Amino acid sequence: MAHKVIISGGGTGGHIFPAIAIANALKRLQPDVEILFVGANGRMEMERVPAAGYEIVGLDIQGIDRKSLVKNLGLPFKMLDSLLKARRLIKSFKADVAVGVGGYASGPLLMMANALGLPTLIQEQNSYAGVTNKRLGRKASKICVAYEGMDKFFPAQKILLTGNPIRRSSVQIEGREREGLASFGLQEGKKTLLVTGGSLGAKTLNDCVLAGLDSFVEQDIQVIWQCGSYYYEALKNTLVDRLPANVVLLPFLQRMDYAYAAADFVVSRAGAGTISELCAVGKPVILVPSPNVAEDHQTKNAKALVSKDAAILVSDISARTNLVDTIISLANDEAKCFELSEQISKLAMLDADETIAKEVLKLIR
Ligand SMILES: CC(=O)N[C@H]1[C@@H](OP(=O)(O)OP(=O)(O)OC[C@H]2O[C@@H](n3ccc(=O)[nH]c3=O)[C@H](O)[C@@H]2O)O[C@H](CO)[C@@H](O)[C@@H]1O
Repeated sequence: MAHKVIISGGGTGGHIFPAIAIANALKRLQPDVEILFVGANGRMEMERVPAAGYEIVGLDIQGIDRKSLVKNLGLPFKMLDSLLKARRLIKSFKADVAVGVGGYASGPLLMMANALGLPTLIQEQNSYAGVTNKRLGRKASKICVAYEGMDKFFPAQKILLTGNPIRRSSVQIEGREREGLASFGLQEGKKTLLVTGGSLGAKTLNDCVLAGLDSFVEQDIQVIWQCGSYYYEALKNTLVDRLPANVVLLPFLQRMDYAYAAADFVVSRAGAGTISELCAVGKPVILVPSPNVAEDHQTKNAKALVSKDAAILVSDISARTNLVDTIISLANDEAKCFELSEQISKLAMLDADETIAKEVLKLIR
Protein backbone atom coordinates (compact mmCIF):
# COMPACT_ATOMS: atom_id res chain seq x y z
CA MET A 1 0.00 0.00 0.00
CA ALA A 2 1.22 3.52 -0.80
CA HIS A 3 2.69 5.42 2.11
CA LYS A 4 0.88 8.56 3.21
CA VAL A 5 2.66 11.64 4.47
CA ILE A 6 1.14 14.82 5.88
CA ILE A 7 3.34 17.90 5.66
CA SER A 8 2.24 20.91 7.67
CA GLY A 9 3.34 24.49 8.12
CA GLY A 10 3.87 27.62 6.08
CA GLY A 11 3.21 31.31 6.55
CA THR A 12 6.20 32.49 4.55
CA GLY A 13 8.38 31.13 1.74
CA GLY A 14 10.95 30.19 4.38
CA HIS A 15 8.67 27.42 5.60
CA ILE A 16 6.81 26.59 2.39
CA PHE A 17 9.71 26.00 0.01
CA PRO A 18 11.53 23.53 2.31
CA ALA A 19 8.22 21.67 2.63
CA ILE A 20 7.89 21.49 -1.15
CA ALA A 21 11.52 20.38 -1.47
CA ILE A 22 10.88 17.52 0.99
CA ALA A 23 7.73 16.54 -0.93
CA ASN A 24 9.61 16.53 -4.24
CA ALA A 25 12.35 14.36 -2.74
CA LEU A 26 9.78 11.93 -1.31
CA LYS A 27 8.23 11.63 -4.78
CA ARG A 28 11.64 11.03 -6.35
CA LEU A 29 12.47 8.31 -3.83
CA GLN A 30 9.06 6.71 -3.82
CA PRO A 31 6.87 7.80 -6.72
CA ASP A 32 3.65 6.30 -5.35
CA VAL A 33 3.88 8.12 -1.99
CA GLU A 34 0.73 10.15 -1.23
CA ILE A 35 1.25 13.62 0.20
CA LEU A 36 -1.22 16.01 1.78
CA PHE A 37 -0.21 19.49 2.86
CA VAL A 38 -1.91 21.28 5.74
CA GLY A 39 -1.53 25.05 5.89
CA ALA A 40 -3.18 28.11 7.42
CA ASN A 41 -6.08 29.67 5.52
CA GLY A 42 -5.22 33.01 3.96
CA ARG A 43 -1.48 32.43 4.03
CA MET A 44 0.98 32.12 1.17
CA GLU A 45 1.06 28.30 1.21
CA MET A 46 -2.56 28.13 0.05
CA GLU A 47 -1.34 29.45 -3.35
CA ARG A 48 2.25 28.22 -3.57
CA VAL A 49 1.64 24.58 -2.67
CA PRO A 50 -1.02 23.94 -5.37
CA ALA A 51 1.23 25.80 -7.83
CA ALA A 52 3.90 23.20 -7.05
CA GLY A 53 1.39 20.43 -7.83
CA TYR A 54 0.30 19.31 -4.34
CA GLU A 55 -3.04 19.26 -2.56
CA ILE A 56 -3.41 21.47 0.51
CA VAL A 57 -6.10 21.85 3.18
CA GLY A 58 -6.24 25.01 5.31
CA LEU A 59 -6.77 25.34 9.06
CA ASP A 60 -8.29 28.52 10.52
CA ILE A 61 -5.31 29.32 12.67
CA GLN A 62 -3.31 32.50 13.16
CA GLY A 63 -0.36 33.70 15.20
CA ILE A 64 -0.49 35.82 18.33
CA ASP A 65 -1.04 39.48 17.46
CA ARG A 66 1.45 41.31 19.67
CA LYS A 67 0.03 44.73 18.78
CA SER A 68 -3.66 44.18 19.49
CA LEU A 69 -4.59 41.94 22.40
CA VAL A 70 -8.28 42.12 21.43
CA LYS A 71 -7.51 40.30 18.20
CA ASN A 72 -6.20 37.37 20.25
CA LEU A 73 -9.47 36.74 22.08
CA GLY A 74 -10.62 34.22 19.50
CA LEU A 75 -7.32 32.34 19.47
CA PRO A 76 -8.15 29.53 21.94
CA PHE A 77 -11.29 28.72 19.93
CA LYS A 78 -9.36 28.72 16.67
CA MET A 79 -6.76 26.46 18.23
CA LEU A 80 -9.41 24.02 19.41
CA ASP A 81 -11.16 24.09 16.05
CA SER A 82 -7.80 23.51 14.28
CA LEU A 83 -6.93 20.59 16.56
CA LEU A 84 -10.26 18.94 15.79
CA LYS A 85 -9.86 19.54 12.06
CA ALA A 86 -6.29 18.20 12.23
CA ARG A 87 -7.62 15.06 13.91
CA ARG A 88 -10.24 14.56 11.20
CA LEU A 89 -7.64 15.11 8.45
CA ILE A 90 -5.08 12.71 9.92
CA LYS A 91 -7.75 10.03 10.31
CA SER A 92 -9.46 10.44 6.96
CA PHE A 93 -6.19 10.64 5.02
CA LYS A 94 -4.89 7.68 7.06
CA ALA A 95 -1.50 9.36 7.47
CA ASP A 96 1.50 7.18 8.33
CA VAL A 97 3.70 10.06 9.43
CA ALA A 98 3.50 13.84 9.92
CA VAL A 99 6.18 16.37 9.05
CA GLY A 100 6.23 19.90 10.52
CA VAL A 101 8.23 22.68 8.91
CA GLY A 102 7.20 25.52 11.24
CA GLY A 103 4.53 28.19 10.79
CA TYR A 104 1.04 28.36 12.25
CA ALA A 105 -0.45 25.11 10.96
CA SER A 106 2.34 22.83 12.09
CA GLY A 107 1.50 23.43 15.80
CA PRO A 108 -2.00 21.92 15.93
CA LEU A 109 -1.28 19.33 13.25
CA LEU A 110 1.80 17.90 14.95
CA MET A 111 0.28 18.13 18.41
CA MET A 112 -2.63 16.03 17.20
CA ALA A 113 -0.33 13.63 15.34
CA ASN A 114 1.59 13.12 18.59
CA ALA A 115 -1.63 12.59 20.53
CA LEU A 116 -2.71 9.96 18.02
CA GLY A 117 0.63 8.16 18.33
CA LEU A 118 1.79 8.94 14.79
CA PRO A 119 5.56 9.33 14.22
CA THR A 120 6.50 12.97 13.60
CA LEU A 121 9.50 14.72 12.09
CA ILE A 122 10.32 18.38 12.57
CA GLN A 123 12.44 20.40 10.20
CA GLU A 124 13.92 23.48 11.91
CA GLN A 125 15.38 25.91 9.37
CA ASN A 126 16.97 28.42 11.73
CA SER A 127 19.89 28.43 14.13
CA TYR A 128 17.47 29.33 16.91
CA ALA A 129 14.35 27.26 17.55
CA GLY A 130 11.02 28.97 18.14
CA VAL A 131 8.67 28.20 21.04
CA THR A 132 6.34 25.90 19.06
CA ASN A 133 9.10 23.76 17.60
CA LYS A 134 10.79 23.44 20.99
CA ARG A 135 7.56 22.11 22.45
CA LEU A 136 6.88 19.82 19.48
CA GLY A 137 10.47 18.59 19.70
CA ARG A 138 9.81 16.85 23.01
CA LYS A 139 7.53 14.31 21.35
CA ALA A 140 8.96 14.27 17.83
CA SER A 141 10.63 11.12 16.56
CA LYS A 142 13.26 13.01 14.57
CA ILE A 143 14.39 16.63 14.36
CA CYS A 144 16.27 17.70 11.25
CA VAL A 145 18.31 20.87 11.67
CA ALA A 146 20.56 23.09 9.59
CA TYR A 147 22.93 24.48 12.21
CA GLU A 148 25.29 23.03 14.80
CA GLY A 149 24.55 23.39 18.51
CA MET A 150 20.79 22.78 18.29
CA ASP A 151 20.92 20.48 21.33
CA LYS A 152 20.30 23.71 23.27
CA PHE A 153 16.70 23.43 22.11
CA PHE A 154 16.04 19.77 21.34
CA PRO A 155 16.87 16.34 22.80
CA ALA A 156 20.32 15.57 21.36
CA GLN A 157 19.59 11.96 20.44
CA LYS A 158 16.75 12.99 18.10
CA ILE A 159 18.73 15.60 16.17
CA LEU A 160 20.10 15.06 12.70
CA LEU A 161 22.18 17.78 11.00
CA THR A 162 20.86 17.71 7.44
CA GLY A 163 20.94 21.32 6.26
CA ASN A 164 17.85 23.04 4.90
CA PRO A 165 16.02 21.42 2.03
CA ILE A 166 16.11 23.71 -0.97
CA ARG A 167 14.29 23.49 -4.26
CA ARG A 168 16.97 22.11 -6.56
CA SER A 169 15.65 24.12 -9.49
CA SER A 170 16.32 27.39 -7.63
CA VAL A 171 20.08 26.76 -7.33
CA GLN A 172 20.87 25.16 -10.68
CA ILE A 173 22.79 28.09 -12.12
CA GLU A 174 25.67 26.44 -13.93
CA GLY A 175 25.96 28.05 -17.39
CA ARG A 176 22.81 30.12 -16.85
CA GLU A 177 24.32 33.60 -16.41
CA ARG A 178 23.58 34.81 -19.91
CA GLU A 179 20.03 33.42 -19.83
CA GLY A 180 19.52 34.92 -16.37
CA LEU A 181 20.69 38.40 -17.38
CA ALA A 182 18.60 38.28 -20.55
CA SER A 183 15.49 37.31 -18.58
CA PHE A 184 15.82 40.59 -16.63
CA GLY A 185 16.75 42.61 -19.72
CA LEU A 186 20.21 43.30 -18.25
CA GLN A 187 23.56 43.48 -20.01
CA GLU A 188 26.45 41.08 -19.94
CA GLY A 189 29.85 42.26 -18.69
CA LYS A 190 28.53 44.63 -16.01
CA LYS A 191 28.58 44.13 -12.25
CA THR A 192 25.17 42.84 -11.19
CA LEU A 193 23.71 43.05 -7.69
CA LEU A 194 20.73 41.01 -6.51
CA VAL A 195 18.77 42.53 -3.64
CA THR A 196 16.31 40.18 -1.95
CA GLY A 197 14.21 40.83 1.10
CA GLY A 198 13.16 37.19 1.50
CA SER A 199 9.77 35.93 0.42
CA LEU A 200 7.94 39.00 1.77
CA GLY A 201 10.40 41.77 0.89
CA ALA A 202 12.11 44.10 3.38
CA LYS A 203 11.41 47.78 3.94
CA THR A 204 14.92 48.59 5.18
CA LEU A 205 16.49 47.10 2.05
CA ASN A 206 13.99 48.94 -0.15
CA ASP A 207 14.73 52.27 1.54
CA CYS A 208 18.46 51.69 1.14
CA VAL A 209 18.25 50.76 -2.54
CA LEU A 210 16.03 53.75 -3.20
CA ALA A 211 18.56 56.04 -1.54
CA GLY A 212 21.44 54.38 -3.40
CA LEU A 213 20.04 54.50 -6.94
CA ASP A 214 22.26 57.40 -8.07
CA SER A 215 25.36 55.70 -6.64
CA PHE A 216 24.55 52.48 -8.49
CA VAL A 217 24.18 54.38 -11.76
CA GLU A 218 27.44 56.21 -11.12
CA GLN A 219 29.25 52.94 -10.38
CA ASP A 220 27.62 51.23 -13.36
CA ILE A 221 26.15 48.51 -11.13
CA GLN A 222 23.06 46.74 -12.46
CA VAL A 223 20.46 45.85 -9.83
CA ILE A 224 17.85 43.11 -9.66
CA TRP A 225 15.65 44.51 -6.90
CA GLN A 226 13.10 42.13 -5.40
CA CYS A 227 11.10 44.44 -3.15
CA GLY A 228 8.20 42.20 -1.97
CA SER A 229 4.59 42.26 -3.17
CA TYR A 230 3.51 44.40 -0.23
CA TYR A 231 5.85 47.26 -1.19
CA TYR A 232 5.78 46.95 -4.97
CA GLU A 233 2.93 49.27 -6.02
CA ALA A 234 4.08 52.18 -3.84
CA LEU A 235 7.66 51.88 -5.09
CA LYS A 236 6.55 51.58 -8.70
CA ASN A 237 4.50 54.76 -8.30
CA THR A 238 7.32 56.62 -6.56
CA LEU A 239 9.76 55.65 -9.26
CA VAL A 240 7.57 56.19 -12.28
CA ASP A 241 9.70 57.79 -15.04
CA ARG A 242 12.80 57.81 -12.86
CA LEU A 243 13.74 54.15 -12.41
CA PRO A 244 17.25 53.94 -13.93
CA ALA A 245 17.63 51.58 -16.90
CA ASN A 246 20.16 49.50 -14.98
CA VAL A 247 17.66 48.69 -12.20
CA VAL A 248 14.90 46.07 -12.47
CA LEU A 249 12.21 46.34 -9.80
CA LEU A 250 10.13 43.21 -9.15
CA PRO A 251 7.68 42.18 -6.42
CA PHE A 252 8.67 38.50 -6.34
CA LEU A 253 11.13 36.42 -8.32
CA GLN A 254 9.53 33.37 -9.89
CA ARG A 255 12.92 32.13 -11.11
CA MET A 256 15.45 32.39 -8.30
CA ASP A 257 17.88 30.41 -10.46
CA TYR A 258 17.95 33.23 -13.00
CA ALA A 259 18.47 35.83 -10.29
CA TYR A 260 21.29 33.89 -8.61
CA ALA A 261 22.90 33.12 -11.99
CA ALA A 262 22.83 36.75 -13.09
CA ALA A 263 24.16 38.15 -9.81
CA ASP A 264 27.83 38.79 -9.07
CA PHE A 265 26.96 39.60 -5.47
CA VAL A 266 23.91 39.74 -3.24
CA VAL A 267 22.31 41.83 -0.50
CA SER A 268 19.78 39.85 1.48
CA ARG A 269 17.78 39.41 4.64
CA ALA A 270 19.13 36.49 6.65
CA GLY A 271 16.22 34.06 6.27
CA ALA A 272 17.42 30.49 6.66
CA GLY A 273 16.23 29.27 3.26
CA THR A 274 17.84 32.11 1.35
CA ILE A 275 21.08 31.50 3.24
CA SER A 276 21.06 27.81 2.35
CA GLU A 277 20.50 28.70 -1.30
CA LEU A 278 23.31 31.27 -1.20
CA CYS A 279 25.65 28.57 0.15
CA ALA A 280 24.62 26.33 -2.74
CA VAL A 281 25.21 29.00 -5.40
CA GLY A 282 28.33 30.36 -3.65
CA LYS A 283 27.69 34.07 -4.17
CA PRO A 284 29.29 36.79 -2.03
CA VAL A 285 26.62 38.24 0.22
CA ILE A 286 25.94 41.14 2.55
CA LEU A 287 23.33 40.03 5.08
CA VAL A 288 21.00 42.52 6.76
CA PRO A 289 19.09 40.44 9.33
CA SER A 290 15.47 41.37 9.99
CA PRO A 291 14.99 42.70 13.53
CA ASN A 292 11.29 41.76 13.39
CA VAL A 293 11.56 38.01 13.84
CA ALA A 294 11.23 35.80 16.91
CA GLU A 295 14.26 35.83 19.21
CA ASP A 296 16.23 37.81 16.61
CA HIS A 297 16.99 34.48 14.90
CA GLN A 298 18.11 36.07 11.61
CA THR A 299 21.03 37.75 13.36
CA LYS A 300 22.00 34.34 14.73
CA ASN A 301 21.70 32.81 11.25
CA ALA A 302 23.89 35.57 9.84
CA LYS A 303 26.49 35.33 12.61
CA ALA A 304 26.88 31.62 11.97
CA LEU A 305 28.18 32.60 8.51
CA VAL A 306 30.15 35.65 9.57
CA SER A 307 32.06 33.54 12.12
CA LYS A 308 33.31 31.51 9.17
CA ASP A 309 34.17 34.55 7.01
CA ALA A 310 31.37 33.48 4.70
CA ALA A 311 29.31 36.71 4.69
CA ILE A 312 29.35 40.39 5.61
CA LEU A 313 26.83 41.54 8.20
CA VAL A 314 25.23 44.97 8.25
CA SER A 315 22.72 45.43 11.05
CA ASP A 316 19.27 46.72 10.21
CA ILE A 317 19.79 49.72 12.43
CA SER A 318 22.98 50.80 10.66
CA ALA A 319 21.85 49.86 7.14
CA ARG A 320 20.50 53.29 6.23
CA THR A 321 23.91 54.84 6.88
CA ASN A 322 26.24 51.99 5.90
CA LEU A 323 24.68 49.62 3.41
CA VAL A 324 25.19 51.51 0.15
CA ASP A 325 28.85 52.21 0.99
CA THR A 326 29.38 48.55 1.92
CA ILE A 327 27.81 47.49 -1.41
CA ILE A 328 30.02 49.81 -3.40
CA SER A 329 33.20 48.82 -1.62
CA LEU A 330 32.39 45.10 -2.11
CA ALA A 331 31.63 45.71 -5.79
CA ASN A 332 35.14 47.07 -6.16
CA ASP A 333 36.94 44.42 -4.10
CA GLU A 334 37.43 41.31 -6.19
CA ALA A 335 39.63 39.60 -3.62
CA LYS A 336 36.96 39.96 -0.91
CA CYS A 337 34.26 38.69 -3.30
CA PHE A 338 36.42 35.69 -4.10
CA GLU A 339 37.08 34.90 -0.43
CA LEU A 340 33.40 35.23 0.54
CA SER A 341 32.39 33.06 -2.35
CA GLU A 342 34.93 30.35 -1.40
CA GLN A 343 33.90 30.34 2.26
CA ILE A 344 30.13 30.35 1.73
CA SER A 345 30.39 27.50 -0.80
CA LYS A 346 32.01 25.33 1.89
CA LEU A 347 28.80 25.51 3.94
CA ALA A 348 26.53 24.10 1.23
CA MET A 349 24.53 21.01 2.15
CA LEU A 350 22.91 20.02 -1.08
CA ASP A 351 21.17 16.75 -0.30
CA ALA A 352 19.12 17.88 2.70
CA ASP A 353 15.87 17.24 0.83
CA GLU A 354 16.67 13.56 0.17
CA THR A 355 18.27 12.96 3.55
CA ILE A 356 15.11 14.23 5.25
CA ALA A 357 12.82 12.34 2.87
CA LYS A 358 14.69 9.12 3.72
CA GLU A 359 14.23 9.82 7.43
CA VAL A 360 10.50 10.34 6.85
CA LEU A 361 10.23 7.00 5.06
CA LYS A 362 12.26 5.27 7.79
CA LEU A 363 9.77 6.47 10.38
CA ILE A 364 7.00 4.68 8.51
CA ARG A 365 8.91 1.46 8.44
C1 LIG B 1 10.08 37.74 8.14
C2 LIG B 1 10.20 36.30 8.46
O1 LIG B 1 9.42 35.76 9.22
N1 LIG B 1 11.22 35.66 7.93
C3 LIG B 1 11.48 34.25 8.18
C4 LIG B 1 11.06 33.47 6.97
O2 LIG B 1 11.79 34.08 5.92
P1 LIG B 1 11.45 34.05 4.38
O3 LIG B 1 10.06 33.60 4.14
O4 LIG B 1 11.90 35.31 3.80
O5 LIG B 1 12.33 32.84 3.99
P2 LIG B 1 13.76 32.44 3.59
O6 LIG B 1 14.68 33.56 3.44
O7 LIG B 1 14.13 31.33 4.52
O8 LIG B 1 13.46 31.78 2.16
C5 LIG B 1 12.85 32.51 1.15
C6 LIG B 1 12.47 31.55 0.07
O9 LIG B 1 11.67 32.24 -0.84
C7 LIG B 1 12.25 32.15 -2.13
N2 LIG B 1 12.00 33.40 -2.83
C8 LIG B 1 12.29 34.58 -2.22
C9 LIG B 1 12.07 35.75 -2.88
C10 LIG B 1 11.55 35.71 -4.20
O10 LIG B 1 11.34 36.72 -4.84
N3 LIG B 1 11.30 34.51 -4.76
C11 LIG B 1 11.51 33.34 -4.11
O11 LIG B 1 11.25 32.27 -4.66
C12 LIG B 1 13.73 31.90 -1.91
O12 LIG B 1 14.28 31.24 -3.03
C13 LIG B 1 13.71 31.03 -0.66
O13 LIG B 1 13.51 29.68 -0.99
O14 LIG B 1 11.37 32.09 7.15
C14 LIG B 1 12.75 31.79 7.40
C15 LIG B 1 12.89 30.29 7.57
O15 LIG B 1 12.20 29.83 8.68
C16 LIG B 1 13.27 32.56 8.60
O16 LIG B 1 14.65 32.34 8.74
C17 LIG B 1 12.96 34.03 8.41
O17 LIG B 1 13.39 34.77 9.53
